[in-house]
Amino acid sequence: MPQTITRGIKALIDEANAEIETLNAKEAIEISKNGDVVIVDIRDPREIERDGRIPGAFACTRGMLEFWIDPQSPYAKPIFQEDKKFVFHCAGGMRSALAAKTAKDMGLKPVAHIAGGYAAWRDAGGPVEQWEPKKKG
Ligand SMILES: O=S(=O)([O-])[S-]
Repeated sequence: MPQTITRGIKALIDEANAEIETLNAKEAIEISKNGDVVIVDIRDPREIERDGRIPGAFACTRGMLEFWIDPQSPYAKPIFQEDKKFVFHCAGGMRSALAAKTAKDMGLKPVAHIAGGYAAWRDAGGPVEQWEPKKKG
């Protein structure tokens, strides 16, 4: 029997967007100039390599999000203990809504995400740069 998905991505994203702060790209570009803001890029490394990144953004794949935020986790990242505003982005603004909601639910604050994601940031004239993974060996 096929599965019945009772809460799809639209519902999840709508719920997240109802609870979190959403910045448009121009607002995000402005706020990123503030030293108290961390831009968190939750795209996969392949996307970052292919499309570039926001200079200075902290890369945290969505898969590690909870484990890097929780100070009790063996994988905790000190940046998430800082007294900063965390602005999440993905490629188009959907995954970042879910990530920001999860981060907020965990107690991280303040958090926001960028409507339209990296594409909107780039189209609004936000700074971007190419990125290549470090070669091993
Ligand atoms: O990056 S995304 O909005 O396509 S999930």
